[in-house]
Amino acid sequence: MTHSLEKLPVLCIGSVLWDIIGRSSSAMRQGSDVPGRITRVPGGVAMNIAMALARFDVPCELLSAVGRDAAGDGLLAQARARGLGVAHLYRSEDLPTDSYMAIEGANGLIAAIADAHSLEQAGDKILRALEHGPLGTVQAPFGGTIALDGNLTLDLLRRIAKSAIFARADLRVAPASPGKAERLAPFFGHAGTTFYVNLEEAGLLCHSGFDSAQTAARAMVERGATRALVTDGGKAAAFATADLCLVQTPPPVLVARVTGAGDTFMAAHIAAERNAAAPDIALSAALTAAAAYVSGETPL
Ligand SMILES: Nc1ncnc2c1ncn2[C@@H]1O[C@H](COP(=O)(O)OP(=O)(O)OP(=O)(O)O)[C@@H](O)[C@H]1O
Ligand SMILES: O=c1[nH]cc([C@@H]2O[C@H](CO)[C@@H](O)[C@H]2O)c(=O)[nH]1
Repeated sequence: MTHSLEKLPVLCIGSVLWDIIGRSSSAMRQGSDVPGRITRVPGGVAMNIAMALARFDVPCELLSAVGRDAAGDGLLAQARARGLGVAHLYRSEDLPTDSYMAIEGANGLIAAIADAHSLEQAGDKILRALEHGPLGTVQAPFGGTIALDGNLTLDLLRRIAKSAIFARADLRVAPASPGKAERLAPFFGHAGTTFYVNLEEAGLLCHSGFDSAQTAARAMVERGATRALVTDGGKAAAFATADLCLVQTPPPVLVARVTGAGDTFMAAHIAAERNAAAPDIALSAALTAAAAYVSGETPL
């Protein structure tokens, strides 16, 4: 690699897809058929993290699978417009671009379906630039920061946790949904990994239930996390390592939106640490940025 460490882009590995979201101001239940709005926006956890990193002026490269179809071309255009690197995306001839569909009523998320089959089928093809260059090789693995999401299959995540091509990386992992949280278990015991989870996901990963982020972050470390950040909406969040546990509360704000809060928190924390912020400063920067995001202050 010719880059110096601070110049390396953050690699965002995982889902890059279209989110199709139906929203209604009515309270909804199974079988509801109500007026509302339907939007199509770029999504997938890796894409969300990359878009949030770009808002903090952190350069990133997407590693994912995107079809050679109109949906894929559209996603690439959206990524390029935000300055995200797409040169190493795997464009499949035969797999369609993935998508996610959610229904949100006045009473919150009613249901969602994530169709990430193409990413799952592409498997380790999405990692070619990390194995055969130019981002890294087995002999000279990538030494920068990697944000990895839990949309990859458990088998591939297990292989990544043991792989030489990830051995020098500063690995930041985030679950894709509570249903996929346990896919991140292979990173317990992995020295280079930082977990970013909410309270529910920490409970799923630790096979327990927690009533505070502090207890959850300590339990994540007990379970084998080298570093764990646990958020809990408007309540206190925690950062724990083997010899440290910091607890801070986000500034109170009026909540205008919540989806994307976790990705904003993670991106702001990565950006702060990239600027060599101390642990307490990085945590407070992340909490403040995510609170501003949920209050609607941050443009999308
Ligand atoms: N009600 C709130 N008031 C202030 N800050 C909030 C609130 N909700 C979320 N935040 C900010 O966002 C961070 C992450 O929130 P949360 O724990 O809800 O993440 P998440 O469940 O991963 O979010 P999502 O899945 O919706 O993106 C919090 O630590 C906080 O900084
Ligand atoms: O299984 C998944 N569920 C949800 C997401 C993404 O998370 C966001 C919603 O929380 C949304 O952008 C969706 O694509 C995903 O990538 N995989």
